[in-house]
Parts: sequence; C-alpha cells; structure tokens
Amino acid sequence: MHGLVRGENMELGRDSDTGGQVKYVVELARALANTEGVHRVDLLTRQISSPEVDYSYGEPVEMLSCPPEGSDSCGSYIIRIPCGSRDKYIPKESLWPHIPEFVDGALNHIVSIARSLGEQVNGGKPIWPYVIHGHYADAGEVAAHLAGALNVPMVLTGHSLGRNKFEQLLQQGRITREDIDRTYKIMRRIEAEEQSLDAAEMVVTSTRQEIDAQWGLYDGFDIKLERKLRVRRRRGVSCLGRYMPRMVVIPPGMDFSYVLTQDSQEPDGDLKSLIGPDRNQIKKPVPPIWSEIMRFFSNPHKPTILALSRPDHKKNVTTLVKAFGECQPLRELANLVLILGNRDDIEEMPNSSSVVLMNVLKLIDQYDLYGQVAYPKHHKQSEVPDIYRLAAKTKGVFINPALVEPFGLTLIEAAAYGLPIVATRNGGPVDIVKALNNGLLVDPHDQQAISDALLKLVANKHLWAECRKNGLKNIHRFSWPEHCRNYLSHVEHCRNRHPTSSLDIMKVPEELTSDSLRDVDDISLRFSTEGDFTLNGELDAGTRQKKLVDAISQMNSMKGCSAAIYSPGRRQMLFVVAVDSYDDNGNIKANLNEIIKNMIKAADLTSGKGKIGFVLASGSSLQEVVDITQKNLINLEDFDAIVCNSGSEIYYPWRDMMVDADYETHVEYKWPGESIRSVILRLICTEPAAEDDITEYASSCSTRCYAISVKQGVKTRRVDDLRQRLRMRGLRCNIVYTHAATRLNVIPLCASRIQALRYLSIRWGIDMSKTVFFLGEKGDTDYEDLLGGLHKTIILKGVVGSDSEKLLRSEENFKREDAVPQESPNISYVKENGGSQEIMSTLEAYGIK
Ligand SMILES: O=c1ccn([C@@H]2O[C@H](COP(=O)(O)OP(=O)(O)O[C@H]3O[C@H](CO)[C@@H](O)[C@H](O)[C@H]3O)[C@@H](O)[C@H]2O)c(=O)[nH]1
Ligand SMILES: O=P(O)(O)OC[C@H]1O[C@](O)(CO)[C@@H](O)[C@@H]1O
Repeated sequence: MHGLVRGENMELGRDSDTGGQVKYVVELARALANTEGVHRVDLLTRQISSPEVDYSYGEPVEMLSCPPEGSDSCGSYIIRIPCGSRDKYIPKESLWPHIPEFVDGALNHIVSIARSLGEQVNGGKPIWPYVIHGHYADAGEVAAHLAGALNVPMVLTGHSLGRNKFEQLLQQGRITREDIDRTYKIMRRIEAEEQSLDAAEMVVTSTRQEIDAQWGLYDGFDIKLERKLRVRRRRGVSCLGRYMPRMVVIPPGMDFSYVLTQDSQEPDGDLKSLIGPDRNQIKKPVPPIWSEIMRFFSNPHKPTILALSRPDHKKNVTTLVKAFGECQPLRELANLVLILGNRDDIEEMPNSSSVVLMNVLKLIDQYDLYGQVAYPKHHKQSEVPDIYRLAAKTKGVFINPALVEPFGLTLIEAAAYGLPIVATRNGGPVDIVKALNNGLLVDPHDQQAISDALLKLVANKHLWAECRKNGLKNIHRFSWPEHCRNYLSHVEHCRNRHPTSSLDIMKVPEELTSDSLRDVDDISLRFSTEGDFTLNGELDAGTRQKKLVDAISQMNSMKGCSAAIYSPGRRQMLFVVAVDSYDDNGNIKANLNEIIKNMIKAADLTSGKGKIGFVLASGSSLQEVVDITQKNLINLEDFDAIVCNSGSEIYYPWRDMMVDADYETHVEYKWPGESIRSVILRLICTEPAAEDDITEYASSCSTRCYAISVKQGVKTRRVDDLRQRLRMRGLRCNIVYTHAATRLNVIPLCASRIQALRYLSIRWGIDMSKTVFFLGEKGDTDYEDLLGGLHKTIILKGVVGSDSEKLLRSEENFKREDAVPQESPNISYVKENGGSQEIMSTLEAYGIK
C-alpha cells in the first residue's frame, strides 16, 4: 500500500519499505494475468507525486503486462490511489490514519471498472472483482473494508507479521516495549492483522512454519479450532457461528527469466582468468557491479559471503559483521559482501535505515575489516543476478541472519544462481531448507553459530558442492505459474463458500415511461394531483415494479396529472447527520432537532432544494429514531435513508420506511446470529454482575443486531478486550458502545455506520468525496471510523453530552493518532450555536456552493 511500486527497475532495498513484498506482488500480478481464466488484475498502491521520489510513482496507471495474444484477458495494471498528503512519501508505519481515504479512493476505481466491464459484457450490470487480496497488514485492512463493502471474498498474504517482529525485538532487549511501539506502531499493525484475519476467507502463506509459528500467535487464528470447524462443516454439523480463515501454503515463485544456463554449470571458482593478480588489471570485461564490489578487497579471489537485504534492523546484519569480524579463520578464508539497498548520503536516509548503516560502518572500523568487506553504495535491480553470480563463481555462500524471516525471497534467488545458503532458523527458511536441502540453519541471536556455519560451508568443498547441486535441482518447486494454478483453485473454493449478493448501482431513468421504469427498483413517484404514489413496503421488488408501471399508465390516462421521479440516485451530494447526542443517562438529547434543521437550512441555501440528500446515521433503533423525531417535530420524510443500530440496518422513509433487505443480506457474512447472545452476556462484565446489570434490550434487537442494555456504573470490558475474547472463540462481529455507554450493539462484522454509508454511496452513484458528515466532538465507540476518508466532516462543537469512547481501547493499545488523521483538510469545526450561517460558510470553504 505504501507505494514505491513499479514494474521496471524496482528500487528494492531503497528503504525499509521496499522489500520482498514489492517484488512478490508485481511478479504475482503479471503471472496471474497470464493464467487462463483471469480477465484482469489490478494492483492498487499509493500514488506519490513528490520531488523526493521518481515521477513514475505518481503515474495514476501503469500497464504491467499486455494481454497474451488471442486471449480475451486485458492484462495487469498498477493503479495508484492518492491518500494522505500527495506530495510526501509516508513510511508504512505512519500510513495508518490514511487507510480510510485509500479505501474510498479504491472503491471509486473499482466502481468505475465494474461499471465499464458491466457495460461491455454484462448488459449494463456491474461486474465486481472476483477476489480482493490484501498484501501486508496495511493493505490487509484495506482489503477487509473493500471486501466488506462489496461482499466479495477476501484473501490475505502477511509477508511479514507484527507479532513475530515484536517478540524478536523484545527478545533482543535493545529497545523498550514503548519504544518498539513508538518506532514501528506495532500495536496498530497487529490490530490490522487481526482485522484482516477476521475478514479473510483464506490466508496464503509461503510455508507451513508461517501457519504454525507465525499466524499461530494471533487471537483470530487457532489451528485446532480451525480443524475442528472444518470437520464440523464437512459433517454438516453447525459451527455455532464460529469462523476461522482457511490457511493454505502456496510458496512464491521465482522469475527465472534472468537465470542463464551457465548459472547451473560448475563454477571454476577462479577470478584469475578475469582479473590478474593486480585487482586493477581486469583482463576481460566483467559486469560493472563486480568491479564495484571488488574494488573494496585486498584479495578479491577469496570466496564471497554475500548478504543482501533492506537496511532494516530486523535483518540483523550487525550480528553478521560481528560474527565475521571476530572469527579469524573466516576472515582469512573469505570476503564479506553487504548489499543493503542504495544510498547517496546516509544522513539523508530515513532514520531506521541510517542507524543500521552507521552501525555496520562502525563495526567495520571497530574490527578493522578494511579490504575484507564490500558495501557498495549503489546497485540496479538488473544487477542483482550478477551479484549472486559473483558469489557463486568464487564458491561463496549466501547468508540471511534475520531475527525473523517470514519467507525469504533472497534464499530462493541464491539457490537459483547455484549459491549454498546459511539462514535464520526463525521463520520460512526452515521450510525452504527442507525443500531445497541447500544449506544450514542458525540461531540468529547466536554469533558463534553464524560464523561456524559459514566456515563449515566455505571450508568444506564437498558440502558446498552438495548444497549447490541440491538447490539447483529443486528450485523448480518455486514457480509462479504453479503458484497461480494452485491459488486460483483455492480462490474458487472461497467463492463457493462465500455467500454472494450482487451489489447493484441505481439507475435513474430520465423519462417517465413504462419502458424506462421496467428495470428500475429504487424510485418512487410524486403525483401532482393525487399526492405521492405510495407502495406497500412489504412488496417484493417485482410487484413494486409492476405497480409503478401500472401507476404510470393510469397517470397518462388522467388529464392534467403529471408525476416526478423521486430517487436518491438523482442527488448530487449527501449530508449525513451522525451526531451521537446523548445525555448522561443515555437518552437522545432534544438538540438533534436543532442540528437537523440547521443542516437542512444550510443545504437549501447552499445548493437549492433537491440536489442534496440527507441521511441520519445512529446507534439507536428505528423505533427510537422515530420516537425522538416525532417528539421534536423532525420530519423523517426529509431523509433519503435512516441508518440504525450502528449500521446494521438501513431504512428508506420514501419507501414507507422499508428496510433494505439487500443490505441485510449484504452484511450477514459471518454473522453468528443467536450464538452470540449467551457468549456476549457472559463476557461483557469485568466483575460478577447482578441480574439486572446487563440485560437484553429487546426492543432494539433485530435480526442483525443484538442490543444489550448496561446499567450505569457497571464495569464492562472495553471494545478491544471484548473483541479479543470473541476472536479467540472464532466469533467475528462488530461491537459498538452507544447511548453514553449504556448500550452495546453487537452487529455483523461488515456492518457499521461507515460501511452503510459506503454502501449507499455505491448504490446511489454518489462518491464519498461528495458527502458531508455532521458529527459531534465525541461519540459512540465507532466515532473514529467516521473521521477518516474522502468525505468532508463538519464537527459541531459542544452538542454531545456524554459519549462512549472511554470504552474503546485500553491504555496499552495503540493511540488515537495511529488511527485518525491529526490534521486533515477534510475536517472543520463549527462552534456551539453556530447555526446554519456558520455551517454555510464552512460548506463554502469546502467549495460546496
Ligand atoms: O538491496 C537490496 C535488498 C533487497 N533486494 C531484493 O528485495 C527482495 C527482498 O525480499 P526478502 O528477502 O524476501 O525480504 P523482505 O524484504 O523482508 O520481504 C518480506 O516479504 C517477502 C515476500 O513475502 C518475504 O519473503 C520476506 O520474508 C518478508 O520479510 C529480494 O528479491 C532481494 O533480491 C534488492 O534487490 N536489493
Ligand atoms: O515491517 P517488516 O515486518 O519488516 O515487513 C517487511 C515487509 O514490509 C515491506 O518492506 C513493506 O510493505 C515489504 O516489502 C516487506 O515485505
């Protein structure tokens, strides 16, 4: 998601963000688009238009691969979506607050592709993605939102996982828990990984080890429960609302197009034929990167120990330099080559990378390794094969001493060029070495073990030759075409398991004729003579349609009668009131009336009647909304939609307050229904509770919302704690405290106020940037979700009495600034009693006139 992704001359190792994932996703996208049955692959990443990065990262679209000749596929593309400040590179640790904006931008792209594919091949009905695949924690979270909004199966690949990284950094004891979180935003990242697990139908892992030892650390994945649920499903026994994502091992492939036949031929181990005894006298032309490396060495003929990685602390290069520096026999026998990305000036690099490089340089000086270690400043992507070749030619070894390596693309690259390996025993290398049998595993914290293993391979010619041969023989196991075939068959299973409900984009006919209304569902008619044409909300779509058509013919036969189409699809903008205005007892405050009036007045004065539609989004049930609006003389007919129970239901006042049954089906995925009741009642309190402390709030419960009433003063668990407990049981829900923390709404995972609004925005064809949210300064525990995104926000100061946010997260969890943009041009404030005038000026400042 962070950007710096392109198809050619990838800048791998440019910083700690540009690593294996970049190469993996580009190669996967190309390989998938070349696989039969795949129509199009879009790789979505952040757009960066900044002088500090190459202009190519600002191009909105890049074609990655052309469709194969004669196929009806249309290839693969990189699509760059802006989010966060456009002219700045944002490192992955600081991207979190911008995720909702990326989601909205991505939805706009997907809707436009879905529409145009629909026009081309599906009689105008949109064609939605077959699968949405999130790579790494950040894009995992994005994919979870997109898949939820579109009800499309989601797949996840972790690449590298927060819990492991956290554990290893703690074990190293170099920095404190607090500093780890400050530097890596690790708690926020872990929550994103948990959320991705909640939503994912399937997780693609690279090794078995990744499932057991890496994903096994997460609340949302339990291997035993996963097996149990699989067996129950197979036997047709109910899983009691519990879900586990399916884990599959599909190792990544290798791009063999750069591997030459010579790479598998016996190396002579001799550079003398190329360079004479004097290293400045190169006899034959050699790849430029070889000269670049050899200029560091006093004796370039020695075997080369090669390490190649991002300049990231996790890669543990300093332990390698210490191991080399302190082992005299190794220093005598071999040279060390460190390829740690590219740099011009260390001072100008991101702090995380410059610290690593400075430490390495200090150690080289400390052990006086001059003439024995090479650390070139630059290398091109196209030169990487030559780097491996050089090491193989000198009968050297590749080493990856990372504290933890989820998979390790460099290890399969090394094997493909005939280079034996020494690798960390923490992570995927365990499986790689098992599959290739081409090297040794070491404890990355054990310096002695590292030098021993290197010495063993460099000194033992027989072992070296055996490992090289084995690597070359087995490397075909890492193949992209094979990966894609396997992948697609698993995705097909996901599609079969996933309930589909196809999201339709509303079409609004220009003319009012029986024909133009034939395929239209979401409209009602206003008659000039006999009032509105009303329809029974209970009617199914087909019957409504027939009645509408009949009404039109009737109208046409009546003299002097005309009708106007009433449909939210006609709106140019949406104004959403989501003010959680409760008093200390959790009752809705009467000021909601004033807020709504001001908003409507400002809208009318700004754009004129009819152009702006209104939506009310609340944690209350429909009945509560109706009661309070009636009491305060608010006309619900002014609204195009009422989003109730924290986003689990949508009602349409212009259709006799009919509930949107499609939305209910749309969000029902993974909803545990009845099974959630007893569990949540048992879990909610932190202390033993009296009988009437926690009760079911029956009048607000619905098929998709389990509402619980909490007596004031009763100590309940925070959202993060409760969610963790549910996850550990395989129950995937969204939980929201509302009504000043006197109510808990348990709703489907993909239902929320923000997702309901995204749903309406897609259906009505009004993109989120044309939406204005009216919020208080605080609110229900889903308040933060309403702040980020492409929409504009107007925060009304002082309108909210009591909020629920104290029950959102515990102190040890991530901070609000890791979730919500601190300064956003999309958020403005209106002072208490500012009224419609001040709202109007704020709208004007947003360019809404
Ligand atoms: O200076 C450098 C540094 C790296 N690379 C390349 O970058 C990639 C690095 O990938 P990898 O060794 O797999 O490490 P990470 O960058 O850490 O990638 C993450 O994502 C990979 C793909 O899922 C996993 O294999 C890793 O374990 C995981 O940490 C390889 O292709 C390298 O050849 C360069 O070209 N130049
Ligand atoms: O933050 P970690 O765990 O080091 O993650 C490494 C991963 O992050 C990236 O650098 C950025 O997404 C990837 O290229 C790599 O796969």
